[in-house]
Amino acid sequence: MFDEKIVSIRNLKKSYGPKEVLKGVSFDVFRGQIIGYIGPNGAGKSTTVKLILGIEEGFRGVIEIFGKNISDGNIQFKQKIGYVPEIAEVYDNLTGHEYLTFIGELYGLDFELADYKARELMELFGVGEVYHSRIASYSKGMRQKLLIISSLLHNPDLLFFDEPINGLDANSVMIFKEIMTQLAKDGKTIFYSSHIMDVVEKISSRIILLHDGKISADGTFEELKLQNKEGTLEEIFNELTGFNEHKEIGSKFVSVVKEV
Ligand SMILES: Nc1ncnc2c1ncn2[C@@H]1O[C@H](COP(=O)(O)OP(=O)(O)OP(=O)(O)O)[C@@H](O)[C@H]1O
Repeated sequence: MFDEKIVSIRNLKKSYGPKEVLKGVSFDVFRGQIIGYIGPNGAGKSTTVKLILGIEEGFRGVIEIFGKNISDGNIQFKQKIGYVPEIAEVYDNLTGHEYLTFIGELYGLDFELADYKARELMELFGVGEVYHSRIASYSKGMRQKLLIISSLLHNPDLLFFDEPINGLDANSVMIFKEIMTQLAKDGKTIFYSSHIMDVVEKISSRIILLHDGKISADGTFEELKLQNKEGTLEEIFNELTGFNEHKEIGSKFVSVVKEV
């Protein structure tokens, strides 16, 4: 494990109108860590990531990336970041080749290198045959693979993945998990936001649980297991978020569905 601090957040607060979404979030992330960033819907996970990336503005507290305060106006740090958003806008009328070489060039790669890397990575991810097809014709999983590749073309040091395996088949998920492990071993730092608890449990070197705008757990899966009486991450999640009404809500839901 490396001891270089890659992301440092101090007392981060963010409100939308009267609603305080982040109520003072602090953590340090070190090089080579895979952070499973989890929490209930609307907890503020994407908001945290967007603030770190500078996509969203207007916060209180301090965010430092690669040791530099992001509020100092220098956006150089963005060149070393890769991002797969939960919902992404891609240019549907472009082919995979056109889109990826465009993204690669935006990140400063030569066209030839971007084209070579994009083609190789598409091949390796099992979608080489659609490299020259329009993105509009891609299946959900193919689009997701395109997004993952576009986030990695420039060999970034810090990655933010928001539900990256949405739509990927089981074999592709295995490849993706292996890619994450290898990247972390190479010293890349990964922020991984997902609701698929068994993958988060297996892949993360550290899990941060955000609940009600604050961090309610931070540690390795083993540490979280020791601190809580439950066994799987899904159960720990339910316990820490104080949720045990799934049976009751499920029954009520179905009884309303049956009302005709
Ligand atoms: N642009 C915005 N304007 C107003 N409210 C917003 C905006 N963006 C996010 N919010 C609110 O902030 C809260 C946190 O949203 P966020 O998308 O960060 O949650 P999340 O933890 O990523 O949720 P999910 O697991 O559902 O993706 C929600 O209540 C959401 O409605």
